[in-house]
Amino acid sequence: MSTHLNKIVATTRETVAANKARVPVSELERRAALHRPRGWANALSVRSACGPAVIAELKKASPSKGLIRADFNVEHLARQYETSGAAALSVLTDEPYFQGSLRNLELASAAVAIPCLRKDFTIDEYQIVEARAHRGDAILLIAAALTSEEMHRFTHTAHAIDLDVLIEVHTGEELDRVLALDEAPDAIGVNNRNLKTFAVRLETSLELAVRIPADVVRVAESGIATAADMVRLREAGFDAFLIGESLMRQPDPGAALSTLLAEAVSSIPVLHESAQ
Ligand SMILES: O=P(O)(O)OC[C@@H](O)[C@@H](O)c1c[nH]c2ccccc12
Repeated sequence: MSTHLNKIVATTRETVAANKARVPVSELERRAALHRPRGWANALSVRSACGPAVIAELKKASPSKGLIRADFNVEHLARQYETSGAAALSVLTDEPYFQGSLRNLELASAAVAIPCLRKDFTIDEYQIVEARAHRGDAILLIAAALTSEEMHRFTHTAHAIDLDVLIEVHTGEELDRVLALDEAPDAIGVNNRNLKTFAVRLETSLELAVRIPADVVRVAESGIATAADMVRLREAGFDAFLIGESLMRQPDPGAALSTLLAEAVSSIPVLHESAQ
């Protein structure tokens, strides 16, 4: 079956092979030793106890939408998101499809105190050390692209070097596989965008929410644009919201995030009370 996801994964294998030939693991380890990861999942659970925890994503382009934002100063955007109340960042590092880079991850992460997720298609341990070397605090694993054995092995590798793990699911069957893992991820995300077809349905998150245990950070991903979306997802049980495109398209993404957070706080009764 040829799907968008299969195509991206095939390209990623080539990129990883090229990077491995260029930069030895020992060099990555040397760079990784220069800084300590900040707890990504912990930052989200701390924030979600007193307000909506937004993971703001630096996303210049995507395979489904093409160029999303031309004006893309990574450090400036990262700082704006931090000052506007993002609990954490997500930085795309895939170059061919998302116009991201490891350099973007490094620049964004160095510019802020909030922790950063390396957003990419992890299919090899090498990428996990690479994430750590470029100041990532967490990695993404996509259940649809990995076997259970790979999810387990990659989660273990990441934890061994102090990185948090977000595993992304899109169906109940994928969620079953994640819940059966011996080593649990720190966060489970439900992607509303089907990576095989690119169709977006907020209901995907709403349907799967009840099945995610409360001891992991529950993240709703993709297609979130309004405070009303966040309220619905929060009521369904989500702790955190991963938002890319709807903020990236605004002339001032930081100001747009501030407005969104203010609206969400005033419309989620329990948050409203704790914010008083
Ligand atoms: O731009 P959106 O619709 O707000 O979505 C953000 C994020 O969820 C999305 O970029 C994403 C979720 N999972 C992924 C996996 C790979 C690449 C990208 C993604």
